[in-house]
Amino acid sequence: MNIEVEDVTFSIHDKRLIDSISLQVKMGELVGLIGPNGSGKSTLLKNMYRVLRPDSGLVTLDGRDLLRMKYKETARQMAVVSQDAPQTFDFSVRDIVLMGRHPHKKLLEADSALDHELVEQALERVGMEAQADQSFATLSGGEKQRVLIARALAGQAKFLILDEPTNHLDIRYQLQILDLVKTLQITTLAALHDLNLAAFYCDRMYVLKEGKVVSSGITEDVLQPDLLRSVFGVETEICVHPRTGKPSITFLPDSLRGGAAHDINRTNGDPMKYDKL
Ligand SMILES: Nc1ncnc2c1ncn2[C@@H]1O[C@H](COP(=O)(O)OP(=O)(O)OP(=O)(O)O)[C@@H](O)[C@H]1O
Repeated sequence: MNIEVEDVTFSIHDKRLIDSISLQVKMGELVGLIGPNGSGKSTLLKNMYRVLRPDSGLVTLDGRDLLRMKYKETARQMAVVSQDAPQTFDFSVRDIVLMGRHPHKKLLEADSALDHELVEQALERVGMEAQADQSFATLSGGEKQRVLIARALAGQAKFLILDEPTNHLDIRYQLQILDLVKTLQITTLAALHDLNLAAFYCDRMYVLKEGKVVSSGITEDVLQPDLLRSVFGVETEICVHPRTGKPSITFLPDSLRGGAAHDINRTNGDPMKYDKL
């Protein structure tokens, strides 16, 4: 599944929240959407998953105009996991995952053996099979997110939208969720706040500021101190981490901008050298 956003613009009450944004996610990629609070990440994603309708521009899934698709068809093609797990009545984990099959069914059609098989497989893939009968409401935040990803898997969605899926989760769950998404190799667009996590997991990224894309490309090229200064207003040191081979960002508080920051600069970004200074 390839998804393409072409020149999408969206306003509310004459305030332009999304300004001529174009982006592309190719099959199997995990693409990050980063930007400060209020830069338009969620609004853009909502324009993609049809909670909002663009004023102009086009969103296509494998070349097909999303706005011309039936909602049910859209729900078969894409799944959304957002930062806020839904408040549900007393559904079991299995019931929630089974909901992922609804777009594939006619009204009042009974659940089939295939539906149940896909649900059990999805629960296994996210490691939640042991909690299948537990009430969804009683799960931890990380477990809820894993169940929502299982729901997307059971629905056999080809495109996954993650809207800050790891917010409020402790670091272990953050890693677990993104590891899971990465190993699934579903085409994914993810709005992420943690730049080090984005640096590690994303193949490419788009940077938003005031509703516009101000930079895009492969993660290593995009994450540069100048860009982070102009977009987020922070000073950073960035080096390639010797274990991960990915950019590792250190944020420098104002108090360090003069002295220690200067020392780190002398390492030429090599953290191993920093130990020896
Ligand atoms: N219904 C609305 N009416 C007016 N303004 C809105 C509405 N929805 C969003 N906005 C504004 O649009 C801008 C972009 O919001 P959005 O939630 O897309 O940002 P974001 O990048 O996802 O932010 P965050 O990182 O804080 O989640 C914000 O300034 C927000 O106040």
